[in-house]
Amino acid sequence: MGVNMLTGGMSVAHLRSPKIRYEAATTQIPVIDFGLLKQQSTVTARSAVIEDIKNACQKLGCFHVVNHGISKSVISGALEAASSFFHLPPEKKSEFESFDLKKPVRYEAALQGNNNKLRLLLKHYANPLRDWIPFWPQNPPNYRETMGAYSKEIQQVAVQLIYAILESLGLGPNYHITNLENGMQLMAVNYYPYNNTTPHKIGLHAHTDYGFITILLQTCDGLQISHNNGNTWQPVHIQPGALHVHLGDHMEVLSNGRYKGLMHRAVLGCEERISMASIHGLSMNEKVGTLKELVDEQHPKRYRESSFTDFLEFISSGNNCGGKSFIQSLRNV
Ligand SMILES: O=C(O)CCC(=O)C(=O)O
Ligand SMILES: [Fe+2]
Repeated sequence: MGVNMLTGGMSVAHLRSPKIRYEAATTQIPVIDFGLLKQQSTVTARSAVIEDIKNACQKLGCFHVVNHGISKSVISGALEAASSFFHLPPEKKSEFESFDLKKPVRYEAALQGNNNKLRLLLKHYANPLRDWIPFWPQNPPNYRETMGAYSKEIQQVAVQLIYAILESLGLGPNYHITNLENGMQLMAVNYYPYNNTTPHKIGLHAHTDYGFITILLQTCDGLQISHNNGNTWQPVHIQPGALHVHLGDHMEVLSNGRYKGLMHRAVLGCEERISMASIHGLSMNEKVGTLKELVDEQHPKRYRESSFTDFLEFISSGNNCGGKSFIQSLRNV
């Protein structure tokens, strides 16, 4: 318990709440050693990790990544900047408030009853960084620098993980997706208040993420996952030093349904919590369809192609085909 490997025992006294800390926890989520995916890894070690990724993606749709190479100071810097932003007075945050989902930066406060906070959200694009960073908040003054450093490193980890996941689908180590490196990175920076009254009070409702994968960093427990369309939920305990990775809708499309997007939600807990979900896909207007290598007579194509713009239009139109989610609207062409 207490300050942990990720924050490297850094002093947390200067941080405003939420307390930036990680709890030791038991978890059944498979742990992937990112270092073993690197070039210098032996073929046997790499194949074993790819096999672990395959099992994790098939059975759970998620895994934890350790040895990812992102320094403790980069991680704690981003979390501190997020925390400082959410603790600004409301009038400083409201300049980013918008219902236009296409805005490069968007702030949203989900409130309930008597102005009770359920979730504060700051959403912005991050890759390529030079295109988006000029739109980001300048308050706190180090927001752009620290969040930029974190986003850049996460983007690199994400690309390597996406290729490892494709390899786990049998596509071979040299498989290439055009423009993946320049693809979309959407950072959802979330703040959930302390709640000790209602157990499992929902901060963020059940959903799947849009992209190929999401890399999630969280300051304390609160993430829950479901493998039966929300009938039952399983908590994901944070693990010191690890990043949580789950699959999104477009990985389901790409893989022709061999892997599924993971349904998840966030509940309020016994302390204030920050989570940063980095969602990775192709760029705004680029269509994602099923890979031709994964279609044959036994596995006919099961999904319509779509882009991030299509997704935004789907959720903003409110015309969601009789209660279908985005991925359901793409299934069974
Ligand atoms: O806060 C969390 O743990 C989940 C966040 C999330 O799912 C999202 O931002 O898409
Ligand atoms: Fe999500």
